[in-house]
Parts: sequence; structure tokens; C-alpha cells
Amino acid sequence: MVVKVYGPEYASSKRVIVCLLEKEMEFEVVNIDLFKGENKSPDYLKLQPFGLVPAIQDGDYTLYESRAIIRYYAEKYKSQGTELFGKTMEEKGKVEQWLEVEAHNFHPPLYTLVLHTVFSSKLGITPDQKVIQENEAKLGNVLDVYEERLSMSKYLAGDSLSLADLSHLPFGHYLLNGAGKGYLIRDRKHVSAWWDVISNRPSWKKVLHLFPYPT
Ligand SMILES: N[C@@H](CCC(=O)N[C@@H](CS(=O)(=O)O)C(=O)NCC(=O)O)C(=O)O
Repeated sequence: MVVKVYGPEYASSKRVIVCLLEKEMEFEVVNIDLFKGENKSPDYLKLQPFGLVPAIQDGDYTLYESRAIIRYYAEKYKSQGTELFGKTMEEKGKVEQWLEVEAHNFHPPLYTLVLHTVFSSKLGITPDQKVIQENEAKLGNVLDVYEERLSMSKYLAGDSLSLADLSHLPFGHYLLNGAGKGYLIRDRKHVSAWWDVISNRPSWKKVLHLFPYPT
């Protein structure tokens, strides 16, 4: 059964797609136009009751929350494609830790920055410079921790690529493409080197080719 990914154009869905590509999995996509409210249709809400993308359908099995989906497939297809979830419980623990850091420390300030920069006009948001500055400072503090970590290991969870690194790609991409905040990455030597390694993965290049980010 080929897994169906709903709403592939959007950042959280790209978190799933880049991992499916790394796991060498076939997938199909079902477009959901957020700006037409297709994520609020009764049929879609049956799949994702919060009306967010992505959701996946894999035969009778359905799942939503992108970080849950990538954990599921990384485990289910552990011996296929790139190893993304650690080889030991200790390695897996570190992957889980950095996945949580991405979700709860990295993502929130970056999401707000993206709303007030990349998507402000599409969403009818008046960019609030105070909000932008506050969240830029919060994200900078987070990236200072990353800088320290990445001065000691090539990837966040250790010396191998993992879900934790890939999970940063969709929204991190906006920093350098559209938000005009690439210096948050580029001014940090180890973070910058890490970003070059993960964003140059063929899997991520393919995601950007298949689903170009909004202009
Ligand atoms: N925690 C969820 C977040 C999903 C989410 O917020 N998706 C956005 C699109 S994007 O921010 O990932 O591009 C959405 O559906 N937004 C629609 C809405 O907020 O109504 C996940 O990771 O799956």
C-alpha cells in the first residue's frame, strides 16, 4: 500500500516527505488548499480533526502530527533507506531529545517569525517589528545552544544524521528564503556548517523541486 500524504506543499508536510524520501518509500500526495479552506472540509476533518496538514493515509491506517508520522515510518522501515532513529536505545533517546527541542524550543519563535515575514501578506498580518525582534532574540538563544552542541558533533543527536536534523528543514528553510533572517544561521559557524550538510541532502533538494516554497 502506498502512503498518501495530505497537503504536501506546506512546511509540516515537507517534514514527513523528506523523511519518506530518506527511507526510500513510495508515496502519493493529495493536495489540500489551505487558502480555500479545504483543510476544514468534513472529509478532511475526519482525517485530521484539528484541520491541519499533514495527515497520512496508509491503507486503513491514518496518522496526523508530522513528528509522530516521521517517528512511525523511521521505526517501521528501520532497515530501509537511511537509519534515522538511532541504533541503540541511548542513541534513540538523543534523537527523541532533539526532536523535542526542535518542536518546543526552535519551532515556536521561528513559526512566529515566519508568520510576520514570509506569510504576513498572504495571511493579512501586519508585520510587528517588536514581535519579530522578540522572537529573533529567542531563536538566537536557542541557536547558541545548537552552536555549542554542533561544535562537538556533526549532527544534533550524534555523529549520524537523524529525524532530529531533518525535522528542522521545513521551517529553517524560511529563515534563509523569504524571512531574510539567514544570518541567524550563517553567523554561527557550526550551525551554518550543519545547515549546509542537511539542506544539501538529495532528499531535501527533491522536496524543494517537487513542492517549491511559496514565492
Ligand atoms: N503540529 C502539527 C502542525 C501542523 C500545522 O500547523 N500545519 C499548518 C501548515 S504549516 O504551518 O505546516 O505550513 C496548517 O495546517 N495550517 C492550517 C491552519 O492553521 O488552519 C504538525 O506538525 O503536523
